[in-house]
Amino acid sequence: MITTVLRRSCLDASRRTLSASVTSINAALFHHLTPAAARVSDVARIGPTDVKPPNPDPFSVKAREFHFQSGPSEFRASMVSTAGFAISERKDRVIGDSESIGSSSSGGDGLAISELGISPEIVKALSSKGIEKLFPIQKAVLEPAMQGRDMIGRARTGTGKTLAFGIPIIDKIIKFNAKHGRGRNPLCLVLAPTRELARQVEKEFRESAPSLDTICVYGGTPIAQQMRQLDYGVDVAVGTPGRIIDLIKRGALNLSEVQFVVLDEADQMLQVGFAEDVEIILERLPEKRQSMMFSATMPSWIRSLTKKYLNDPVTIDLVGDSDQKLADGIMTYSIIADSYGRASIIGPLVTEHAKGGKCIVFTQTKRDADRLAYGLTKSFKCEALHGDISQSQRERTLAGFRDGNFNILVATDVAARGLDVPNVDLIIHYELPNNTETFVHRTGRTGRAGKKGSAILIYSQEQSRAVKMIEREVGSRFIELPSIAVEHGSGIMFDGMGARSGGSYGGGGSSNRYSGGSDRSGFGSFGSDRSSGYGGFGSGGSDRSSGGFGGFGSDRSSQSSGRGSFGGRSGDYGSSSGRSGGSSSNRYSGGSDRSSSFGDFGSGRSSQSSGRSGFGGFGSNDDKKSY
Ligand SMILES: Nc1ncnc2c1ncn2[C@@H]1O[C@H](COP(=O)(O)OP(=O)(O)OP(=O)(O)O)[C@@H](O)[C@H]1O
Repeated sequence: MITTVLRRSCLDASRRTLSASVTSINAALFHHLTPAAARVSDVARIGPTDVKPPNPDPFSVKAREFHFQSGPSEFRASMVSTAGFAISERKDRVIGDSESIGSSSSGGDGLAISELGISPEIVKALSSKGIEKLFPIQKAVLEPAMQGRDMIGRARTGTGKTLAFGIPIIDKIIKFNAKHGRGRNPLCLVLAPTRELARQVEKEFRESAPSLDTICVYGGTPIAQQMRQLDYGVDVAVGTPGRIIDLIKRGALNLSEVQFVVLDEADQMLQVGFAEDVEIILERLPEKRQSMMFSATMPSWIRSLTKKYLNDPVTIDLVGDSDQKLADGIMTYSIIADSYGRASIIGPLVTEHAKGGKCIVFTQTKRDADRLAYGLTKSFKCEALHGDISQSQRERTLAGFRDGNFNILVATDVAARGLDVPNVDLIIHYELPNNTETFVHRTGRTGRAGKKGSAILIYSQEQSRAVKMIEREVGSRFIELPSIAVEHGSGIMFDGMGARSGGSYGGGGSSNRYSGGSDRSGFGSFGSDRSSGYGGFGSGGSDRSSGGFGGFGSDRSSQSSGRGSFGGRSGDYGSSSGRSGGSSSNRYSGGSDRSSSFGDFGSGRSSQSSGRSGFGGFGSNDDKKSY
């Protein structure tokens, strides 16, 4: 309480410090404007709704003008002309330029972090990890984030989204703490859809700002220790929604001072059934806060969430309607294999294409992951990762993979999102994923931070049309690999696998984006596969999968017909795809009156979510929906 009072009494000083930071960042950003970017600003200035900026600083003026032009918060193609400088710069470089990130990290035209006026602690910590220049999404996010804008961010996999929101937040917290001392309750809350992703985000925060106290909370681990750590005091809390709610209910986590909330992989929250939990948490937060949402796609739930919980958000979209949805530097291949021979070609593919490097093979089901891993261990060092494996073992497995103790990870989609394992050379899609987003995220485990990588999609004859659709939707042409002859009987080591892949894709009725036409009959089990792939999150997931695969093959299609719930979800995705066409080019939209920026920081911290009784009837199982 005393801390809170002290913090409040010092708000004005805090605003002054933070405003100074913005000015220096604006200066740094505009110093790096390309001619194209400058043109964008000029266009913005002569726009029809020209508003005089309040700040005489020439650097800030441009930025402010830009924001004042921006208009409403939705994605709108009409906002192209007012897209931000970093965005147009990125677009120019993205098309056909596989060096767009690599060059900026290695002394190209990225923005030098040491020139930004951010805390020396962060500069030093990042530098020790070899991070000296901002990646494009980081550059695009920095200024509006430092101004306190709510935002929606979108960029390709492995392009540095975590630090894009991380740097501004930790810089603000470090400066705030320096002025006002450390508080007990977190100032920042980051929600992630999976435990692994939560751990990774927390690690990135911790390593980038060693002086801050961070905590990562998720189910499947003892809660008492997390409660003790919260009691000691933390600056940043990262976690999965289920455990966060549990901690709030136990009175261990107090969100009343949260100034920054981030939803990482926001669209995935919906897919794994966290929608309700997320809203419950957002309702509990102080009204005066900065909210950021990073999402690869924008299903309708995200859009309504945005309307409800974000204040006049700016949208930063570095993917847009660009045809190419994969990160630069990723080569995509396809190979045809019949259901029986599928498991047997993994070895040759790994040998030929991973060349001793790291490889992740994605399967649809936990059972396939186990069996394939078991079969492969006869020739390779290999382990499985899925939701039925205990949390501690999952962590050991991931650590072992990162450390190079083994080179092949066979995983369900529990590993598809956000995981940042450096130097994964090859991704193999053992079966077609459920939708394009999953393909993009799985594939995005390679080719990260400007590196090169390959992805191989295995498909069966009757899935050819679906492959074409993925090709179209991700804007990447698959190079067809020569089929690999499988000797009769060679599949024995993968006993029980195969004979089903033809049914592993599509189906599920109208929810299947890849369904349609005569191919649909071949895609029988879309719905059920998906849930089993995620089996580890929540009781629903595991139940489904455990009951599901006895028949392994044709049974799976019948199972999908019972999955009414996925139809609804994928309806959201249907609309997202419609949305992305209209939204994409608008990379930097949003209103403006909040550009005065830091005033909100710290203010009104006690004026939070009063009256939200909230949790009374809410489920008690924190593990309910986590992977
Ligand atoms: N400016 C930078 N310079 C060099 N490396 C960076 C920079 N920013 C981030 N990285 C590194 O790039 C990798 C990918 O970053 P990150 O995991 O944040 O990507 P992402 O966009 O969130 O990916 P995904 O969409 O898969 O979640 C990480 O290893 C990170 O440390």
